[in-house]
Amino acid sequence: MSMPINVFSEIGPLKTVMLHRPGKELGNLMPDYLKRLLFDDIPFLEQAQKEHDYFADILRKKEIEVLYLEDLAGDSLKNEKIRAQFINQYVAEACIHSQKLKEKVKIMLNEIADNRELIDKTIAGIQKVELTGYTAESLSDMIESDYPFIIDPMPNLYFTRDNFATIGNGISLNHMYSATRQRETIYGEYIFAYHPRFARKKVPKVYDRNEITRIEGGDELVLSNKVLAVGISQRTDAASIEKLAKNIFTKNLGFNCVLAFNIGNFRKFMHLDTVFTMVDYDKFTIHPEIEGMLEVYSIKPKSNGELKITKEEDSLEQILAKYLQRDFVQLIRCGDGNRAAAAREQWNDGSNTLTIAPGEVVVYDRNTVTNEALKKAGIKLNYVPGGELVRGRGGPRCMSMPLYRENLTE
Ligand SMILES: NC(=[NH2+])NCCC[C@H](N)C(=O)O
Repeated sequence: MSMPINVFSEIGPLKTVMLHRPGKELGNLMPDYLKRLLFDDIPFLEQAQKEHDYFADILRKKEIEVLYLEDLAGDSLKNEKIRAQFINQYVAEACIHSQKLKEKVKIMLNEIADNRELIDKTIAGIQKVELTGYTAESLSDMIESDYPFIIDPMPNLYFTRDNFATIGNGISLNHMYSATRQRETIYGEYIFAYHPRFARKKVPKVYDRNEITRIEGGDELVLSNKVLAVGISQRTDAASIEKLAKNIFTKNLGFNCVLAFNIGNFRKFMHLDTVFTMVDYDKFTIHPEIEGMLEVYSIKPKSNGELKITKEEDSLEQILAKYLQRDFVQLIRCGDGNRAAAAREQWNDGSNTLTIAPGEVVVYDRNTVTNEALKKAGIKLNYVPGGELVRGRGGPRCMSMPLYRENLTE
């Protein structure tokens, strides 16, 4: 492997993937703050971990190397200087009001000698009761005296798909829609800057977390080695897609077209991958509810460095067939097209498949109607139990970040 990142499709045989095993951060979810933390319910942590381990085992049995974000991040803090810099930056971004409190938190984190444990703690968050002698000293802390946390947990981190995305040999280090998820992007920053596997390998960066407009990995799909699809959604702005496209074209990653899919601004389909994924050379999942309203724009480079943007007028099948140079493509409908089944199963990530090789995917077992439709279309399924993991509103694609896929030959 000369380049540590190689993702030129959504379907090429998966070789290396990054996950995050849900941990104590889920134990810090409280009913009053679910919305702020982008959760709908409180998962049973031990059960969620079992389901997640099952997911990782399916991948390992397929000889896919499974790396954990928490290990990569821990191994990135290779010396005292980087570790101190990480703690300072983490605390600076943690929305702590008073300087005194920031200093106390830094002392607490510094006392954690093991880097992996330190990373776990930064993900779990810090309750006020954990800090000995905590007293509210700033006006903001006094006003928020009922709020139990000094630092919020990061319960969405097991959706490793979102905080950065791999595109070709590069990465898009994202600027997230919500304050709660923006903090997650610090791990990607340290991993790509300092982890021995990536540092000095010059991984091109096509988006940066310090940008002001937002983009999330659930919206970034690599359809082929020439074409990307990016959702304009609740999470991703049109302006970010223009910036991403310019960077991708000028950094010569090999892509010559970005298809922007406008899916509207809805919580239930927050990212493009909640309604549309690629499962084979010519097969895609789709949630029927967005089909009518979906608009697709193609973005291509002009010779003067500007972008040529065109609204595509054909049907989705025709657009995909044209850009992927296929005679015909098949859309496999969530809920097999039944309105009630589609809505229920999309909510439980029925369209959110992780493709591990052309025509072979990982799905939640619970979405029985959609899974039958996939089978009928000739797709091979590997099932993950999704009773608890699904409560965070994400499926197998959201829970995985491919780092290396074999290139396709067809
Ligand atoms: N790629 C995805 N669809 N990720 C799903 C993320 C779900 C997470 N609770 C959020 O709202 O951000």
